[in-house]
Amino acid sequence: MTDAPRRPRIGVMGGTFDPIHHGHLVAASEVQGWFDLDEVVFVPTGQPWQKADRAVSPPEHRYLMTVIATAANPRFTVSRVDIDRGGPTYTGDTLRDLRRLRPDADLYFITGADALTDIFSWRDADELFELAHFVGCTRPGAEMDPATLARIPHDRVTMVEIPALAISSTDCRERQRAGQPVWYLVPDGVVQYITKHGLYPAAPGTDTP
Ligand SMILES: Nc1ncnc2c1ncn2[C@@H]1O[C@H](COP(=O)(O)OP(=O)(O)OP(=O)(O)O)[C@@H](O)[C@H]1O
Ligand SMILES: O=C(O)c1ccc[n+]([C@@H]2O[C@H](COP(=O)([O-])O)[C@@H](O)[C@H]2O)c1
Repeated sequence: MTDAPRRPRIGVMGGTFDPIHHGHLVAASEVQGWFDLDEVVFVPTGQPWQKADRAVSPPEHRYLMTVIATAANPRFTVSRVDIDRGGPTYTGDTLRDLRRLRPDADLYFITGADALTDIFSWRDADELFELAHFVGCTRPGAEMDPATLARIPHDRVTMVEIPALAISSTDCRERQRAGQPVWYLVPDGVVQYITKHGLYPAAPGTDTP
């Protein structure tokens, strides 16, 4: 008797990716290895409704930077589901769309511990754990709140430690605006894309070195 083939395992890395940086890529790569994932799909948000208080770059720029950053890894792909759906982005919709596209696969939603700490502020949060297994990446300075962790069904969440990468998109944008280098914080092609399209310009009247 032969064993049934194992179901494909797909990692889902949702993010605003404004811009995508090496913290995102290392987290996805570590989780891919940890869970022996067949693929990790990066899903740039359409409208990140919890970031409505700040200016977010147009989705096409964030999508193209994500494509550039992931192009060299044969296990990394990029999905437009959240951008093409339009309207505010809810992870329930993301996971339902991906399940429709890949009904044969088990989904692993990859998120930073800081984002996971806020998960009960997400729409229909309790339903999300039926749609995917959640992987919380501990990130420097962002410990997972134990009370929130206790509310998540214990067999639907795994915490993993990621090599210390204190990189954030906020810091990359601020560095670019201040004329400081973002080389090596984001992939080279993303640095070139940011320069080519003039993303994150200095505020008028700001002195840059
Ligand atoms: N350095 C990092 N290591 C591990 N996970 C990260 C890191 N940076 C972001 N993440 C996670 O990646 C996902 C997408 O993050 P997002 O695109 O909002 O980047 P960000 O750096 O947190 O952005 P911002 O600083 O603009 O809020 C979230 O789940 C977030 O917690
Ligand atoms: O479903 C929600 O209500 C929800 C609220 C906030 C964030 N998320 C998801 O969390 C992921 C990281 O989001 P962000 O805003 O930190 O880039 C991304 O996939 C978002 O769609 C989802």
